[in-house]
Amino acid sequence: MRVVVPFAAENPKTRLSGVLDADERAAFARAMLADVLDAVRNAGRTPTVLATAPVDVDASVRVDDRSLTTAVNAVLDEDDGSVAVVMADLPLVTSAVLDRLFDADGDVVIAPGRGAGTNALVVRDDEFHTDFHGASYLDHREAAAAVGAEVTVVDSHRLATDVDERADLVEVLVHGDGRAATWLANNGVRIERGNGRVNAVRVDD
Ligand SMILES: Nc1nc2c(ncn2[C@@H]2O[C@H](COP(=O)(O)OP(=O)(O)OP(=O)(O)O)[C@@H](O)[C@H]2O)c(=O)[nH]1
Ligand SMILES: C[C@H](OP(=O)(O)O)C(=O)O
Repeated sequence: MRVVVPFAAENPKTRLSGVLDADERAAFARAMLADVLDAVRNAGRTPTVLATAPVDVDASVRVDDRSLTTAVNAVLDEDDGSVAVVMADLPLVTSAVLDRLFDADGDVVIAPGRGAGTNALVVRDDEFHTDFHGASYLDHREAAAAVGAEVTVVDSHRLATDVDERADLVEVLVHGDGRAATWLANNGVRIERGNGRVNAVRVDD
């Protein structure tokens, strides 16, 4: 099975601008990517990074500067077998949860993200195409139905946790033990408990 890891190499994670500056977002995105690549390898697969620009990483890199949807669909179109797509902003993923994803039956296997997104997919149907952003989980279910593809959903906290916003950093600090969690700790991001809420704050906030 081909495993591709899409990665926005330039100006990533803009929704974290309120807590990390541009250089920090780039470094944190790279740490999350490294965690994902480690998990894919530990699941016995060889990942390919599908990046918007060249990136110096310990994996093969395919550069495609088109939109995420167009770039992923190009990979699907040139592969007759099954293709897995695992996003690069899933720092809680483990080989065990990826095994569940890769081994699940179904023409299209979807791991939803919070907020109706799609964090990972396995595609075994030649006619199915992706449509990321917005309510992509719902859109992907509809796209599968339209081509008669059977859908399996993988229900997993670790796969559902994509890191987009400050609140998502809490999940990394609480549940993560990889490079992304270490990067946050080393850069003064920690959890703060107060008023019955848990927030991610910078030490210098
Ligand atoms: N190849 C490729 N990957 C992308 C593209 N846009 C986003 N990604 C990756 O797809 C995944 C989900 O994207 P987003 O959550 O929107 O990540 P992002 O673009 O870094 O974050 P924001 O700037 O906050 O939207 C992450 O792994 C990104 O690195 C793109 O245009 N091409
Ligand atoms: C890739 C995209 O991620 P988001 O921008 O919603 O985090 C999606 O889930 O379709």
